[in-house]
Amino acid sequence: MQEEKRVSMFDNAVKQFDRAASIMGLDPNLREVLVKPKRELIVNFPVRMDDGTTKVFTGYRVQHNMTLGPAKGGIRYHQNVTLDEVKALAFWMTWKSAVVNIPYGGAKGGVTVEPSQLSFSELERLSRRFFYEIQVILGEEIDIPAPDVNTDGQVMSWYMDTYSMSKGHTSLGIVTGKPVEIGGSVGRTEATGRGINICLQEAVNYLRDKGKLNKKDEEITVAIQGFGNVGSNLALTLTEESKMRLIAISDVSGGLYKEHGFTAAEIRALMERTKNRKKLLLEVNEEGYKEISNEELLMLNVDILSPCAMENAITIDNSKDIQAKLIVEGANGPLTPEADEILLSKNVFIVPDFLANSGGVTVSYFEWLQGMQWDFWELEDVRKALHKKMTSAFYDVIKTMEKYEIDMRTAAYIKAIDRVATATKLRGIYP
Ligand SMILES: NC(=O)C1=CN([C@@H]2O[C@H](COP(=O)(O)OP(=O)(O)OC[C@H]3O[C@@H](n4cnc5c(N)ncnc54)[C@H](OP(=O)(O)O)[C@@H]3O)[C@@H](O)[C@H]2O)C=CC1
Ligand SMILES: O=C(O)CCC(=O)C(=O)O
Repeated sequence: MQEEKRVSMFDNAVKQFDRAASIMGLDPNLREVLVKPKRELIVNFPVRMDDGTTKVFTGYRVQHNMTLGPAKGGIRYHQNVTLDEVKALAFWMTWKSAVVNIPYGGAKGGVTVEPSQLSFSELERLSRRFFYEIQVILGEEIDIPAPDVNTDGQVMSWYMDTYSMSKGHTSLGIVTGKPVEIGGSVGRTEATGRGINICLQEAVNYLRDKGKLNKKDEEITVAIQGFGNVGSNLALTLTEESKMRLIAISDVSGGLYKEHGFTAAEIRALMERTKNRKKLLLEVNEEGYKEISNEELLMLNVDILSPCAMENAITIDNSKDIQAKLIVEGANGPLTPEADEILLSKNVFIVPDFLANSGGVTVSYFEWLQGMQWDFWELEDVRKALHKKMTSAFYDVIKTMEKYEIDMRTAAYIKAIDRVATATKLRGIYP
C-alpha cells in the first residue's frame, strides 16, 4: 500500500492514456503535445486569521489543455492537495470534456488546507485571496473554475464576487456551480450524482442485454462510498428513480447499512442532517441503521459499488476482496492502476470516472451558456439535455469498446483522445 501511494497520480493517469494511445496508434508527436499540461500556477498567499495572526497557504491552478475551448474544472480544498494531484485532475478534465463532447479543455485547482479548521470568515478571506491570486490566468472564455471536494455554492459566490469587483461589473461566466439566486443553473448541484445514475442504469441495461446480469431492479443491491455533493445526489436519484436497493452509504466518519435498502425520504433526511459538514455517524444514527466502516462498505456482497469520495480508495490491497460485479466510478481516480487490473481480471465491469462523473461539467457548461446569455433554463430542460449528452457519450464509448474489444476506460480515452487529437491537427502547431 505504501509503495502504491508514493507513485505519482499524474504518472498513473498518463499510463492510462498511453494504453489507449498505443491501441489507437496515436502519433508520438501528438502524444507529447496532449500529455503535458499547458500551464501550472503555484501561489503562496497570506490570509489574516481571526486571532490576528497571518498564515500563508499554498494553492494551485493547472490548465492541462485548451484546444477544444476554455479550460474547465473544479477547485478543491483539502489537506492532501499537491501539484501532482492537481495535474492529474486537470488531465482527466481534458478527457472528461472531450468524451462528453462539450467545447472545453481541462483544468483543476486546489488549496492545501483543512477547511474544517477555518471559521466561516477565514474561509471567505482564503477563498477571495486565492481567487484573486489565480485570476491572472482565468477569464470567462479562458478558464472557468467550479466546485470540487470541500467547495460549494457559497465558495463560488465569493469567487464570482471577487472577480466581478475587479472588473467593475457582474461576471456570471467566470465560475459555475453558483447558487441559482446569483446566476447559477437549476440542476447543477445534483448533476454529477444524477449523471452517475444515468451511467449506472445504462450499464445495467447493457449487461442485461449481454446476458451478464440476470436480476430484476428490485433484486439489485448498491453501495455508495462518499456522502458529499456527488455521493448524496447519486443516492437520492437512485432511490427516487429506480427500484434498486441502496444498502450502504458512508462519509469520512464511516458508513451506515440497511439490509432492505434506504428510501428516498431517508436519504433526503440524511442529506438535510449532514449539511454544513456534519458527519453521518456522529450526527444521525438515531434510526438504528447498522454502522459499518468504509473498508467494510467496499467489500460488501453487492451487485454495484460506486466510490464517490476520494482518489485511490480501491488499491492493490483491497481490490481482491471486492465482490461487486459493476463499479461505477463517481470520484476522480478512485481505483489505482493495479486495482483496475485486478478487477478487470475478475471480469468486473467498470464505468470509468471521467465518463461516469461528467454530468457535473456538462451542467456547468449549460450554466455557463445561460450566464453568458443572461437567459435561464427550466429544470426539466436541464435534466433532459443532461440525459441526452450522457447516454450519447455512454453508447459512443460502448461502441468503441466493442470495436477494439477493450475495457471501458481505455475505450473512453480513445474516444476522447481522438476528438482532441483531431482538433489539434486541424489547428496545427505554429511556428
Ligand atoms: N462536485 C462535483 O461536481 C464533482 C466532483 N467529482 C469528484 O467526486 C468526488 C467527491 O466530490 P464531492 O462530492 O464534490 O466532494 P464533497 O466534499 O462534497 O464530499 C466528499 C465526500 O467524501 C467523503 N470522504 C472524504 N474522504 C473520505 C475517505 N477517506 N473515506 C470515505 N469518505 C471520504 C466526505 O466525508 P466528510 O464530509 O465526512 O469529509 C464526503 O462525504 C471527488 O473525487 C471529486 O473530485 C467529480 C466530478 C464533479
Ligand atoms: O463543473 C465543472 O466545471 C468541473 C467539475 C469537476 O471538477 C470535475 O468534473 O471533476
